[in-house]
Amino acid sequence: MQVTDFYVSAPGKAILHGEHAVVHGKVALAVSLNLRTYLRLKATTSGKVCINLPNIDTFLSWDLSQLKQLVTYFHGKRDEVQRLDAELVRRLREFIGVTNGNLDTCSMATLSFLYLYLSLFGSGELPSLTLTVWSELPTGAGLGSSAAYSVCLAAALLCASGAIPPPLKEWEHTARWCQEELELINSWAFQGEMIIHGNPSGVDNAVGTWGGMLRFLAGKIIPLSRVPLLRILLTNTKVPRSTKVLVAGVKDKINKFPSIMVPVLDSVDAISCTCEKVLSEMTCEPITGEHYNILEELIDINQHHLNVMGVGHPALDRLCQVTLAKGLHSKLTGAGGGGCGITLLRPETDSLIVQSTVQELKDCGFDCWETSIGGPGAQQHSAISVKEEILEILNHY
Ligand SMILES: Nc1ncnc2c1ncn2[C@@H]1O[C@H](COP(=O)(O)OP(=O)(O)OP(=O)(O)O)[C@@H](O)[C@H]1O
Ligand SMILES: C[C@@](O)(CCO)CC(=O)[O-]
Ligand SMILES: [Mg+2]
Repeated sequence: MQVTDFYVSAPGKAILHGEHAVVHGKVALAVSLNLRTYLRLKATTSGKVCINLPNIDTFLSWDLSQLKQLVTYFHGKRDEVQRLDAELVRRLREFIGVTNGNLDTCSMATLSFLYLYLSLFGSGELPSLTLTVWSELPTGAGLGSSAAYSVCLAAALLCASGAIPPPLKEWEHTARWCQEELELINSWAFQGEMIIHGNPSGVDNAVGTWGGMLRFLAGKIIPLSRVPLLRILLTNTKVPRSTKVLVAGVKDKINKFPSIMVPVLDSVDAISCTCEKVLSEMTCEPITGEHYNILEELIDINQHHLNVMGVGHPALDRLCQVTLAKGLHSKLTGAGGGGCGITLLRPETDSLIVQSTVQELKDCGFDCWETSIGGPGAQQHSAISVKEEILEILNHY
């Protein structure tokens, strides 16, 4: 093991426009949140690999001798990220006792951990370690919890295997990897996402890796460095949903009605491009009410399109109605089907309006809070730079 005890974190994300369409090669605009997932990796001498995932009530451990049997055939190279190794996935499913195609929360998280651990260490000595993850993000609610988890796993395991160095200097509190190392983290995180999602576009893990706001098109990531400060309200309807199931549903609909659905995807693409243009104008000319009017109309149109794709939910309709009654515009974010929505706040939106909207949404049984966007991507932390309450959880195991 190259490093023995360290902390990494990665942010969640909100998609402004382009969810689902991005899986089919269209543009998405996404931004990191100030809510993060934290991971502690500790080298041990117990001869075991332990994972503690308190958010999803999962605490597991395996003897190294059990795990070694899974890699007898394995000859992969950790710096060559290929497609998912179907044989390894098949063995792992058998190992953790998943017989049907559908994975529950615990199996998905376990499978993606074991896949990355064995892929990165399988060609040498398997290290004994304990890994603990805690997230500020709601799990499975559209804010990229799976990607933040996969990015943390990839960063920590790549560091532990020596494929990338730990960037933190003795005197620093947080540090980030260089571009080439981030690309490697991102590509391994994508493998984790493939296990959880089935057919991810890669936008969520890209935001989790690089942070900030970015434009994503067919795997090409363009960071948008000049963006206006946006005020956004996040609402979690708390309706559970699975990204994997929703993405598969949209694919079925496109296959069934291609001539109807393809124009919808093209329209979402045009919405993302128009939004990007307006955001860029807002950074180089005085911001006017008209800029916000356009952003609001784009949100409304996209929300209708997402309903057409079949990823709406009555709770999300309720969010849109409650906010519209206050003159505010909302859309679902992420995979939809429940989960979270975003509401755009104009700079002049009165704080009393915001407060009463938040209260009404809470009265609907939703969680609701104003969020700041654009947090840093994957980073390594000194223990002192991890919030005390999170450190306590990570060090508890
Ligand atoms: N803190 C965590 N600890 C362990 N596993 C997690 C954690 N957060 C997410 N996961 C894994 O990710 C899965 C949720 O992923 P899913 O893609 O369905 O939702 P999401 O990523 O929150 O939303 P979206 O993909 O729409 O942004 C969980 O079932 C679990 O397997
Ligand atoms: C629904 C989706 O477009 C976004 C999930 O946050 C899926 C993906 O891009 O992988
Ligand atoms: Mg996800």
